[in-house]
Amino acid sequence: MFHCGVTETAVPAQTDPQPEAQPAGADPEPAEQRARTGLLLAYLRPHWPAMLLGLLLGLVANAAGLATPLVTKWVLDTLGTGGSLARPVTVLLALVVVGAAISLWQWMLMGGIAERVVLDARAGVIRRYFVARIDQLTRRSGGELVTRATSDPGLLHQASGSLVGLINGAVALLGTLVLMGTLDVVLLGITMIAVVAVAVLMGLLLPSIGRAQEAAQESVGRLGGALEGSLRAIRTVKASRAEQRQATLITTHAEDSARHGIHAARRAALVWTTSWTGIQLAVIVILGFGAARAERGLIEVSTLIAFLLYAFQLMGPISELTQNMTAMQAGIAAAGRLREIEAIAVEPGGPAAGTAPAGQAAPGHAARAEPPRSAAVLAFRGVTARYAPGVPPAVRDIDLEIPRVGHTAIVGPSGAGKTTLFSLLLRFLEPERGRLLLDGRAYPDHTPGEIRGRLAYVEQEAPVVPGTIGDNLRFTHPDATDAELWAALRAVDLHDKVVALDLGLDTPLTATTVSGGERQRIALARAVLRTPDVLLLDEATSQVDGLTEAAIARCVRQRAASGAVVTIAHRLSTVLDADQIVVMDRGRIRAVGDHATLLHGDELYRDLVASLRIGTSGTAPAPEVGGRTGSGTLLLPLDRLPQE
Ligand SMILES: Nc1ncnc2c1ncn2[C@@H]1O[C@H](COP(=O)(O)OP(=O)(O)OP(=O)(O)O)[C@@H](O)[C@H]1O
Repeated sequence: MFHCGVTETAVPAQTDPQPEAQPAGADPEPAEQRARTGLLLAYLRPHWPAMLLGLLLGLVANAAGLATPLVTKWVLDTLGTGGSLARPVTVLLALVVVGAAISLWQWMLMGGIAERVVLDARAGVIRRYFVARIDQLTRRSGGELVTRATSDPGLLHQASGSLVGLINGAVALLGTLVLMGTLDVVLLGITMIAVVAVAVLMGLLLPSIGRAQEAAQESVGRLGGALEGSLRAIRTVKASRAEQRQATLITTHAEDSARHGIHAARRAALVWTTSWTGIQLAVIVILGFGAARAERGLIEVSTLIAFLLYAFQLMGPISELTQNMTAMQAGIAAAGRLREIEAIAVEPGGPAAGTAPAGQAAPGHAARAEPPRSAAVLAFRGVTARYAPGVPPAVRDIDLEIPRVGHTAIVGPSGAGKTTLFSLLLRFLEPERGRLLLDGRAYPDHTPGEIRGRLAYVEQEAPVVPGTIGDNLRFTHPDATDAELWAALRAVDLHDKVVALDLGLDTPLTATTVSGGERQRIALARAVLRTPDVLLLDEATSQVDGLTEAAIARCVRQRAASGAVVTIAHRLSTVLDADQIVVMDRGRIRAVGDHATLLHGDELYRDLVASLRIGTSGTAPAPEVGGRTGSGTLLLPLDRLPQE
């Protein structure tokens, strides 16, 4: 990467990679299908008692519905016999009222279960993201991860009631057929032909509806990824006059989703219409045959009426079965996508690893013994690390000690491995060989939360978190007082600016409302709010204003007087301030020393400084060898220099 003084976000390419995703529309393996169904059931498991109650209520409501035609027959049979109609009519009314009340209860109960299942799934995904290993998250696009937390769990809503619905539907269908059989076996035979035809049709078409829904959902995930990336890089998009191109490109994902959605809708319409028509035709045939049988005295007219009522009712359980099978397919597809998130590896030390509050040991870990003042606070011992199996190591054989007090600056060309050293220190990346030490104890003996509690980190792009200035400053230490916040703002020269704001610390902050320099200073204020043992500062490669640069330099100097500061230095002023300079090249430490020693002893370092002189001639005073610039400021990042 060639830094040109402007930090921008990469614009996403046409398609984001879909790691581990099933090709759209492909049939999952039976084992995978079982695993997905198992996961869907796992989401339902905590709600078994309520679901059993829902099932029971559904069965009672079904029984009321099934009894209705028989009681209607009772009413008809009583006609002309001189018997009282009061009892059968009362029973009929009672069945309707009780059936309706029970259905209402069941509906509310199942609705509540559905919402809780969605909530559990969503909360599970969100929690997983925050304990996941960084490399596992960064290989997916942000938008796709957001879709998996927002949209996919929504598909479990219908699916959550599908199991109960399927059992209810099956019992109702069976009950209806049995009762029809008790009324007239011949008419039942005609009904069965229609029912079997509808079942075959559903068996053929329903799976493809599920697959189309899954493919549509995957397209929505890709759309989310591409849209999020493009909006993040909106300045680059506009500056490149690529608005139309990006809009067209992202719309293809929406079109993809719509195409699969339309396919699913057409199939569903076909299933529904054909089933409905099949049953209607069966009713007409039953009416014709039944009337002939009644005319010949083979069945009573009341029996025919009751049978026809059952035939009309048949569509109820059939549509219940269809709907619930479709919902279950969608739920199983969603469970498959959620399963990929469940499979994301978490950080070492278990799910709670990253959650210990800053500065506190995670539960189960002994409080740290006070280390001797002379020992290095952090150390690398023969560390080699790579980002993925098979790719070349990003850093090799790193041996380095970070003194407990003082400023260590890391310099080197782009891609030399500077950021990787920070990733290792923060335990975003695990070494493949060698080990890191904190206070002389190996990293694996600490949880990531414990380690991060000792470090304060200022990212190069210094992103603001959603919320106010106060929220941003309190992000690491939520219990910090207002007085502490103001002191931190004073340390980075932002105090007067925030005081002048109408809402002060409560001023809402978004990435667009603050300049890059202010963002850096807010991030630095957050980092120095409570004195960290080690301040890790990835200096902005972009030009920052003189005030920001001076404020950062002063802060670094103050911290380095009593604690450890490690900077990834992109400015000569920062390097000149350092007590120890580490020169990195192609993943290795090439030299370590102070400015004067390196200037005389290391060719690459000398080249960097020499190039800086050329690059800044006429714009700033050149640094004196072994000394400091007059202003302490050279605005060109070291990465811009020609490499060896
Ligand atoms: N997430 C990643 N996945 C795979 N490879 C990576 C990843 N991040 C960095 N690398 C590779 O590791 C090597 C070191 O990268 P690193 O970001 O540490 O360099 P750097 O010195 O900080 O560069 P820069 O100053 O440009 O940020 C480079 O070859 C880079 O391509």
